[in-house]
Amino acid sequence: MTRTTYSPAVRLREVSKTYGAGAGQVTALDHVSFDFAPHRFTAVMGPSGSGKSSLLHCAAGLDRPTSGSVSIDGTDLGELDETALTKFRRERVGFVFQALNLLPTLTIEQNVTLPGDLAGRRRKHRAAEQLLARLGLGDRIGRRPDQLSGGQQQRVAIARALLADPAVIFADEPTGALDVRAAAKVMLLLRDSVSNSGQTVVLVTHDPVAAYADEVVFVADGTIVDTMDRPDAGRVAARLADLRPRAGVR
Ligand SMILES: Nc1ncnc2c1ncn2[C@@H]1O[C@H](COP(=O)(O)OP(=O)(O)OP(=O)(O)O)[C@@H](O)[C@H]1O
Repeated sequence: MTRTTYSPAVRLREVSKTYGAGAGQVTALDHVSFDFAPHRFTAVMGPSGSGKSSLLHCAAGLDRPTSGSVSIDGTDLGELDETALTKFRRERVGFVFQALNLLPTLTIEQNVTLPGDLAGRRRKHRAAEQLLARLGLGDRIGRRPDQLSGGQQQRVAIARALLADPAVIFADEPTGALDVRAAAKVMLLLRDSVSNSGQTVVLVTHDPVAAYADEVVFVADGTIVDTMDRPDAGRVAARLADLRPRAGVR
């Protein structure tokens, strides 16, 4: 698949998101404009309640912004009706979330190939087998998700996302439920998909993932307040400490 290097993988323009109405209204995103570069691993970090998940959900087309525009790989999501948006997400966007959404009654291989089957693509079973083997799950393909550890299940979710060769993979706290070693394997896999396969990854996390990301985007009070290229753990921790919400602000 040809990917241009000069246009952003995901473009947000003046994106705002409010929940509720009247006195109870919450502004989760406040006129956010940002370009997520292709073939890069971008981590989105910030204090609890700062708007990270809202940003990810709007950027991924899982939720509509209240105002502003989002485009992925040049397609303006605002121009798509719900059916077209669902099809677009299925074909062009990968998801790796903390809640795995693996189907318990299907085998590992069936879970990985299901999105392609739903999208009517030629069945990619050989490719799925090769990918699962590369991810260290070659001997598990006939098993069901509950026969795998949490870290292995998360690697299955990554395999499922990678198999579709999406324009971008969005990950929301994918390592939140894993121990340190399993989490490191998952992060390495995502890193590897960017470095070796040219994937684009946008990841929301609280974990100290600086070592894996090309760039960290810092969110506070519904806006992007800073970015850091080639981040290191110390600088990321210091920046996050600065951003902790002040008592009574939110
Ligand atoms: N469905 C909703 N209805 C009302 N308010 C919401 C809803 N979802 C999020 N919010 C509010 O919007 C703000 C941003 O929430 P969001 O979940 O995007 O933050 P976050 O940075 O991802 O937080 P965390 O790190 O705790 O998951 C918060 O004040 C939150 O309470």
